[in-house]
Amino acid sequence: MEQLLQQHPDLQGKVVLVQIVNPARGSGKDVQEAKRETYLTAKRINDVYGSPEYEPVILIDRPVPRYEKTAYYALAECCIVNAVRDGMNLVPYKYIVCRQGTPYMDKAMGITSDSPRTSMLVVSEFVGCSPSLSGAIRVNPWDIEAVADALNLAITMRESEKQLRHEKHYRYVSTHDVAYWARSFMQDLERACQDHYNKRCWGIGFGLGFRVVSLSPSFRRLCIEHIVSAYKRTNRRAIFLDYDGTVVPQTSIVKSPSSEVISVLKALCNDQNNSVFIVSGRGKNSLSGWLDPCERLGIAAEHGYFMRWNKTSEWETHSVADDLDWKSIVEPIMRLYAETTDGSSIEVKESALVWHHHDADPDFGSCQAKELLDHLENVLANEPVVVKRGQHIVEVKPQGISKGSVAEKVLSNMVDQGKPPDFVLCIGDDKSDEDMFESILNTVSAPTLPLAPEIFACTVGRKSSKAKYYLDDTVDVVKLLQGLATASCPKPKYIEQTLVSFESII
Ligand SMILES: O=P(O)(O)OC[C@H]1O[C@H](O[C@H]2O[C@H](CO)[C@@H](O)[C@H](O)[C@H]2O)[C@H](O)[C@@H](O)[C@@H]1O
Repeated sequence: MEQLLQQHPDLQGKVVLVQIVNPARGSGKDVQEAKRETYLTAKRINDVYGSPEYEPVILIDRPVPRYEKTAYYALAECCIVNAVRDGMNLVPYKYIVCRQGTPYMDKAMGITSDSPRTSMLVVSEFVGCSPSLSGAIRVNPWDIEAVADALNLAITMRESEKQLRHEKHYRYVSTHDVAYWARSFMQDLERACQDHYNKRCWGIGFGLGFRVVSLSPSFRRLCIEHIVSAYKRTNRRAIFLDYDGTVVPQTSIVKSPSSEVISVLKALCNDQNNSVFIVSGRGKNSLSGWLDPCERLGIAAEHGYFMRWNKTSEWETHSVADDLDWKSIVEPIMRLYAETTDGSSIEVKESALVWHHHDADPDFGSCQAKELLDHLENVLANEPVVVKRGQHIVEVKPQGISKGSVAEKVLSNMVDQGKPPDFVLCIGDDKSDEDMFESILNTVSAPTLPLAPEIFACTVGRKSSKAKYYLDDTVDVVKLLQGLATASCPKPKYIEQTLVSFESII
């Protein structure tokens, strides 16, 4: 009010704020302090802007009966609810209803039933009801200049617009009554519980990371015997493996693959019936260095921005992503979050930028990651990019580049070569791997395939996923791959015997 009278001196003598001080629910020191400050502020405003005939702020600090409040609401040209923190707050709704009036109230106010109605609302954006009132003027209560401008606008707006706003308000309030709220609450509850009895619930994680996930009963562990038998029945196989969290543990400090992983990949690649690909978000140099011994292995780096079919073939670069100008928008924003989040850092890839918070405080890191994701999505709405969360990362990469497109490319290449896949295995732990699952699941229904292949989409860790199968960790993944490699190239009998006798000697 002080700001309003200061910014708009023409309103002095014309506008009065009736501040109804509802009795506080508590009686602590802070309540007394707030009361004292309210009185002092009101006095200050009245001393500066008032006169013997004009009191700009009227404080009503006593229990006010409903009929009296109704009278105030019915008379007020504008209602301001400007809490910095609140629940739903029904005052704006009550004000609208009172401004609509009743025949009895009209009579008391000396107006006819066809008199136009208005209701002007200035509401804080932090009040629960504010999004529902499309005719209200929404403000940030901390921005007092904007609040003063909003009040001025509310008072000085053309009558016809005030009426239109009231119509909107009243239509909403009269159609969204208590019965409506109860009905929609019940509907939401029913919808949320719909599949409840068809799903199994699992408690996953510890401490603050604990969560309950409900999974469909068809989601099951990928059993080695089951997949090995399908593997043996087939001879045009596509195998897609994610890197971090799939063949190398997320928690491992050493990021290069173990000798076990290298040898199982080599064995799988050596089977002429297999097309094996590592599909990763990592850069091409690290991947090609680490996987150097696997000559026949295909690698898709940076989610498929780079791809090579085997060690001797050239890297192919995805053509979709020529425009990388967005990097200059993203980098300063990520730098801001890196500076304010201790332990976080930025990774610059050829096609993407990644903000890492693996080494930051876990809770603060994930809160910052959520905020950064939101921030980037807003700023980049018109750019040809996608913003994604991964394991302790927020990544911005070009649209059209995804692990799904890698799977699509490999599978259609097999079809073009007259070797349509009859077995597809895809394992990954991350959100970016969900694109691969989706893409290979779509191939089942593709008309280009003469016969539907055996599909094994498998996520690492029990969580909600498009994959039908799960394995618990990278140890299980390697065991499963070893099972397949053995089926490709069974060990000669005498080696097995030697091994048994050697082990028994130990
Ligand atoms: O597709 P993936 O093989 O799963 O790779 C995804 C990301 O891997 C890398 O990040 C991961 O390792 C980091 C440590 O080296 C760790 O800090 C982070 O939390 C992990 O997500 C890589 O740096 C990213 O560019 C990849 O997108």
